[in-house]
Amino acid sequence: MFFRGGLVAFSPCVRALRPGPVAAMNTGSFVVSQPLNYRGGARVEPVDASGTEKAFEPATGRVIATFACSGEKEVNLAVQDAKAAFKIWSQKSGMERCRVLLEAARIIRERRDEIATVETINNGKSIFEARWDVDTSWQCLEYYAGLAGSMAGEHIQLPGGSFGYTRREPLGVCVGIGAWNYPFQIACWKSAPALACGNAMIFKPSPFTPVSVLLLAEIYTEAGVPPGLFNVVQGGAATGQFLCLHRDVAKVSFTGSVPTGSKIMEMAAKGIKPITLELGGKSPLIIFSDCDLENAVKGALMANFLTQGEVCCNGTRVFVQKEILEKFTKEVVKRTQGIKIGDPLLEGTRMGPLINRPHLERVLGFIKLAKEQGAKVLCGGDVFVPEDPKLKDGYYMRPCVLTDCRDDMTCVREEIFGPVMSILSFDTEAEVLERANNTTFGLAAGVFTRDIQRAHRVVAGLQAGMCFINNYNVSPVELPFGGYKKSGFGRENGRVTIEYYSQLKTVCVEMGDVESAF
Ligand SMILES: NC(=O)C1=CN([C@@H]2O[C@H](COP(=O)(O)OP(=O)(O)OC[C@H]3O[C@@H](n4cnc5c(N)ncnc54)[C@H](O)[C@@H]3O)[C@@H](O)[C@H]2O)C=CC1
Repeated sequence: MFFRGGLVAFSPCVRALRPGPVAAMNTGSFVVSQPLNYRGGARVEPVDASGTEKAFEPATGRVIATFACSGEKEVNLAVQDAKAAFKIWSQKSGMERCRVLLEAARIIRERRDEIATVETINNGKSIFEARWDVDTSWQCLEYYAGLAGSMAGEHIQLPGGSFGYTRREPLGVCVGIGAWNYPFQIACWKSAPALACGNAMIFKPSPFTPVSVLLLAEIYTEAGVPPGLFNVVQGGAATGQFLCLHRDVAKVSFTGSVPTGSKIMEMAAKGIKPITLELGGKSPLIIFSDCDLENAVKGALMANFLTQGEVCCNGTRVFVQKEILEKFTKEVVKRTQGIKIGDPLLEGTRMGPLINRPHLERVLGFIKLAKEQGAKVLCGGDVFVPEDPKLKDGYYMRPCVLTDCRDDMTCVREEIFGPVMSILSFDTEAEVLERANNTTFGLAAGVFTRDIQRAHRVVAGLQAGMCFINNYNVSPVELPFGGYKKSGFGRENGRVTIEYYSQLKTVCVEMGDVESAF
C-alpha cells in the first residue's frame, strides 16, 4: 500500500542529525543550522530576501528554523543555474537519465528512516506514515527512470518517399510549488517525471515545511545530476510569484489550495505557460448496504484520518445507506476512539499534531460551526493534551466523527483539511450519485459495494479524477492522479504525466523537389 503517501547517512544540514543514528533523534531536539536554499549543487543563503519565515515542530510548538524568503535576484540566479544544467541534461539519452534517477531512488531507500524522521518532525505526521511517503517517493523515481528510456516519437510515411517524424522534447526549466502535507513526496512526484523528460526543476516548498526537500536536492547531486538541475528556493507567495512570472520558466506544477491555484493560472496566462494544478477536494465516499462492513469501516478511516486528515483527496463526505447506518457508525466511532494520538516519532502513534496553531483553530472552528448548524459530535473534535510535558505546546486534537449532517452544512461543503469525518445517510443509488456530485470539487471518490456492476456504474457517474472501488487513499505511482472541476487539471504519476513535462516537435522531410505555387 502506498499512500499519499540499517544505519542511515546523515545530512550535514541538521545539527541534531550529526552525532548518531536517527534512533537517537527524539522529538524536541532537532534544529536546522544550514542554509535551506539549494542552487548550483550546494546549499546557499539567498542573495536577497523578501522577508523571513519560521518553521515549527508541530509536536512541540518549537521553532526549528528561521530562514530568509528568496527575493527576485535569488530566483533569477536559480533560473540561470537551472538553464545551464538543462543544456547538459537535455542532451543526455533517456537511458543515461534513467541510471541517475535509479541511483537517486536507491539513496532515498537507503536513507528512508532519516528522511521519514525529518518529515515527521517538520510536518507532524506519524513516523509510521512518513515511511510510506518515502516509499512512494523512491518508487516514483524508479517508475520514471523506467520510462525515461522509452520516450520516443513516431515516424510517418508521406507520398513520394517523403516522411515526417515527431520528437518528444523537454520543456526547459520547470517550477514545482508544493503544499505542506506531503513535502518530500510532492517534491518527488513533480521532479521525477520532470527530470526523466530532460527538464530542470526549481522547487519551492511550503514555508511551513522547508526542510526535507533539501535532502532530495542533495540526493540528486550525489546521484549525478548536473549542478543546478534541481534547485530549491524558499519562501511564500512573493517568492512563488517571482517564479511563476519569470520569462525563462517554461512550466509550473502546483499543489495547494484552489484560491492560490487560480492565481497561478492567472500568472501562467500572462506567459502562456502550461500548468498542472493539484488542488483541494471534498470527496464523497459511498457505502452501500451490501458492502463488506469491516472493509468499509477500515476504508472510511483511511479516507479521513491519514496525516491528521490533512489530505487533499480525503473522502470526508461519508454517505452510508440507511440500512447499515447505525451499525457502520457505531463501528467507525469505536475505531476512531482507538486511534493513538501523541508523539509522532513513537512507533505506536497513528495520529500526530496538526501543522500549526492557526490551522488547528480553524479546524476546531469548523466543528463548532457544524454543531451550531445541527450536526452531532459522536467523538473527538476537541484539543488533545498529551501527558508528556514536552508535547504540551503541540497542536493536537482528537479525530472527530460528525453525524446528523445535511448537504447544506459548512462541514459538508467546505474542505476542512483536518481529522473530521461527516456521516450522511442515503436511500437510493440515483439519489446518492446526485448528492455526491453536487460540489465544485472533483478530486476523488470512493464506493464500497459487493455488487460489481453497481460499483462500475456508480464510478462511471462520479465526477472525480481519482476513484476507488472497495478501498480508499491508495496511490500506486503507476496510476495517474489528479482532479476534475475545481480540483485542478493535469495529472501526476502514471505514464500520461510524461505528456505534461514534454512537448511534441513535428519534423516534415521532403525527399523530392519543391512543388511551388509560384
Ligand atoms: N490535489 C493535490 O494533490 C493536493 C492538494 N492539496 C491542497 O493544498 C491545500 C493546502 O496546502 P497549502 O500549502 O495551505 O496551500 P496554499 O495554496 O496556501 O499554498 C501552496 C503553495 O503555494 C505557495 N503560494 C501561496 N501563494 C502563492 C502565490 N500567490 N503565488 C505562488 N505561490 C504561492 C505557498 O507558499 C505554498 O508553497 C489544500 O487545499 C489541499 O487540498 C494538498 C496536497 C495535495
